[in-house]
Amino acid sequence: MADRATTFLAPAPAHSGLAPVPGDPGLPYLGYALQTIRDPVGHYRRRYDRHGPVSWGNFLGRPMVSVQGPDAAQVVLGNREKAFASGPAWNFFIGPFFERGIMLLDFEEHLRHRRIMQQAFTRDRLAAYLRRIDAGAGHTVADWRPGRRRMLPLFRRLTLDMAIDVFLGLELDRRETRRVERAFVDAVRAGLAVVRFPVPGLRWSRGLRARAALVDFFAGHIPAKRAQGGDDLFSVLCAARSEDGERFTDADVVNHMIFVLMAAHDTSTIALTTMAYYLARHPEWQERCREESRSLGAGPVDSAALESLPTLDLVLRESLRLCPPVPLLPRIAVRDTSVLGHHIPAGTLVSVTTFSNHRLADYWPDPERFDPERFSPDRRSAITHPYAWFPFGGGVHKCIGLHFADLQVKAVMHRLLRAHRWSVPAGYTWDLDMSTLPVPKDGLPVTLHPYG
Ligand code: HEM
Repeated sequence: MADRATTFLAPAPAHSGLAPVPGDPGLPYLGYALQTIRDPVGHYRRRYDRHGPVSWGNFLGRPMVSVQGPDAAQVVLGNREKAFASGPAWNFFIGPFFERGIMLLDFEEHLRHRRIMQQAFTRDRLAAYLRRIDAGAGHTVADWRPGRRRMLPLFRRLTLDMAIDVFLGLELDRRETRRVERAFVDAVRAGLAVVRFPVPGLRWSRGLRARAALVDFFAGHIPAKRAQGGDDLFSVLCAARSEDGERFTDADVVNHMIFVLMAAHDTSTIALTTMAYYLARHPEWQERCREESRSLGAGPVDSAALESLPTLDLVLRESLRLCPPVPLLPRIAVRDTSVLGHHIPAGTLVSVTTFSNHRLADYWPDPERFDPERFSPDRRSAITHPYAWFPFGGGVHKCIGLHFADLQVKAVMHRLLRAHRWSVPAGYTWDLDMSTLPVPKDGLPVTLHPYG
């Protein structure tokens, strides 16, 4: 496409010393949505080269400023001046489907809810969740049939089954499990629908139906959860109290459960699929990881045991660098503000793009290369900026489940490495569908060979 003329988002206030944000609107209505979906890395790299770290383009009918590079990411996510809100921005993408999830709350209210929710992610709680995860992963992974298998749906089912066990603590039959799974997929997919109003049969309207089904599902189980207690996340959220004694209402519990399940399910699935992809393409790394898992033995794992798998840790970090499961973190400026000397008017949608940040050559030598050693103790010191690598975000909305995710992904991978070898044909590279969160279009077909 021919270069469009540079235009400016809005004039900077006189005598402010600020510059206007450069860019151009792109196509009518769509703006740069298609480029963002088809080739986010290429698209944002071209924009960075042309306009620098702060630029604008339209996105599904409204202007969106994209900030790139760790300094700009730190200004927006660190949000020291409380100039950016998460709720109204995420609301644009997923609001009707994940209403009042914690990421959609801001400032004082967010802090209040986060303090209560934090009770579900203490060290002791995580240890209890890990025991359940490890037991489930061990059986499921060992039962995967050898031969040609698509890893994305296998991981998706596994993480959903785990979520139902660890988060819900409910015995669901197969049909109900699949119904919940379908509702989640529909709700998540609706977020990036191009047609953003309900037309029967299209994504938006399926998303709304899915939300209603999930509300009924969770609300129906609350009385029993409040009465019985338990160590699953659902029971913990029903019982949790902040230090000041505050607790969640029934509506809060429903909203947070729907949101947390979504936040946990797809992101961990993508992290696992990405690791499986790179380990299939780099069998020498797969072998290194397997050696450590073999040394650890077949017994149950706790967090200390998982810490004794340093190679797996390097592979996880590098996988999250190359394919961060949440590729774009949106915010709305709640008042006039600035990013790296650029004027951002109140009401502007601003997005921090993890995908392109993680591949900036200024911060990552040979950025396209799978090189887990860049995170090794010897070389880690070269990663100097706290926002050079931020797959879990930053600031007050930083992922509350990051330790959970770390334990879950490593426990599953440890079991998989002990049960199977897997491979892809020479020269295979995946093609990512970026229309919601990044997933391989073909589901990542591999050949599983039983091991041991
Ligand atoms: C590899 C897996 C994961 C990745 C890469 C990931 C990534 C992220 C990111 C980037 C954010 C911040 C979004 C923003 O600032 O706009 C976030 C927030 C969040 N994540 Fe995760 N996440 C993962 C797993 C999980 C898991 C397993 C859970 C729950 C058990 C979880 C629960 C949440 C919640 C509740 C928030 C919102 C926090 C808040 O707004 O205060 N995530 N996650």
